[in-house]
Amino acid sequence: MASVCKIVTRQLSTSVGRQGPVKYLTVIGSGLMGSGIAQVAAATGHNVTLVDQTDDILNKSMGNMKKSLERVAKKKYADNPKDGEEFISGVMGRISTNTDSSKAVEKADLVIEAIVENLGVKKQLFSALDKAAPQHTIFTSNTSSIPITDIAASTQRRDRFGGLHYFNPVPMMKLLEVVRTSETNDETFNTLMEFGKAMGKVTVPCKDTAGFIVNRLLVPYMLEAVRLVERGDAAPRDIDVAMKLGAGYPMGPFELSDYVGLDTMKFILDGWHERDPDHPLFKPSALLNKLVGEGKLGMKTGEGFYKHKK
Ligand SMILES: C[C@H](O)CC(=O)SCCNC(=O)CCNC(=O)[C@H](O)C(C)(C)COP(=O)(O)OP(=O)(O)OC[C@H]1O[C@@H](n2cnc3c(N)ncnc32)[C@H](O)[C@@H]1OP(=O)(O)O
Ligand SMILES: NC(=O)c1ccc[n+]([C@@H]2O[C@H](COP(=O)([O-])OP(=O)(O)OC[C@H]3O[C@@H](n4cnc5c(N)ncnc54)[C@H](O)[C@@H]3O)[C@@H](O)[C@H]2O)c1
Repeated sequence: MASVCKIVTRQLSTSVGRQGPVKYLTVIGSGLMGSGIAQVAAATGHNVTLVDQTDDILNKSMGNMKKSLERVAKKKYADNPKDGEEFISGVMGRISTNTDSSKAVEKADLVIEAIVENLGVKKQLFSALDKAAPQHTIFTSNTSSIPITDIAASTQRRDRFGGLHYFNPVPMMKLLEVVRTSETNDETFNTLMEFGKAMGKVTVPCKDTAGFIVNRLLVPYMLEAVRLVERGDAAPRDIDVAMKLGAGYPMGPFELSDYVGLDTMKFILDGWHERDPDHPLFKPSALLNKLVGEGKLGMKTGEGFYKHKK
């Protein structure tokens, strides 16, 4: 335990200039996850191009990253706010934006995709990127639940394709799951492990199985909490208190669901149910479907299981 903590502390202190073999990174999707990934990659010395569908979305993401960096700088440079300001402008200066994903990968060593959790949309994107990116470019997806093999099938570079699964909020969560398919070659896998470490993350290798490690355990647990409520056995607030105080979790399952996004939860569950319809843990949830149908997606829309200040 102590040695893990030491590794984590050392990795979190990663300073600019240790970017390893990945110099130019393109992150596609600038939402909750993409903006966090871009921010941490830039903070560890990588040149990042961040892509989304419109300039409005990208401007909003740049604003969110600045706010997050201000939180980091407030603590890291508590005694020297001027250095904190320089840190923020240095990180923001390493991020450029683009609405044309094909143009944005022309120079990339690595692409991380963090768009909507939908296989068809991801395949369409990667099929176009495959034609635009140089031969050496490694492609990855931050998918929560879709097999990497299925996404990689849309390209001619299945040996240079893997999964990089980050956790929300990316600036705070130390883990990175590095997913290897049966076709990912050694060089790609080693580069991804090295890149994760250069970003200050603790990397764990994962096979391309449903939910990898964390989500295979975490998502069924969160859905079992929803089923407790559906059966009328307990209230969300009581379950959250119980799991925080009784199991030591930093957030209860309903707080975490609102934080992750109920749409993402539903995408994960629906995908697993489609692939394994008889599995009792993957059954659809009427309550989750109702909330998503009403546009109550959690913190991002101001309401999910709870109401939130926007
Ligand atoms: C579904 C997917 O595929 C996989 C997933 O991602 S599953 C989700 C995994 N994530 C989790 O399980 C998160 C569980 N929650 C936690 O670990 C903690 O609640 C938390 C780190 C998010 C927040 O910590 P907490 O103490 O509860 O709240 P809060 O006081 O707001 O934050 C503590 C400090 O964290 C930092 N912080 C939190 N969010 C941050 C962000 N986005 N950027 C920068 N700093 C942040 C800040 O420094 C903050 O201090 P500040 O108040 O001085 O700014
Ligand atoms: N939310 C989480 O906690 C979490 C954690 C780990 C992994 N993930 C995965 O990361 C991915 C993104 O999740 P998120 O929560 O950041 O979603 P989000 O809805 O916050 O962001 C997705 C972004 O992608 C953009 N986008 C959609 N299609 C696009 C396209 N074709 N080209 C460019 N941009 C496009 C959208 O405009 C949006 O800004 C999903 O695959 C999700 O499963 C989510």
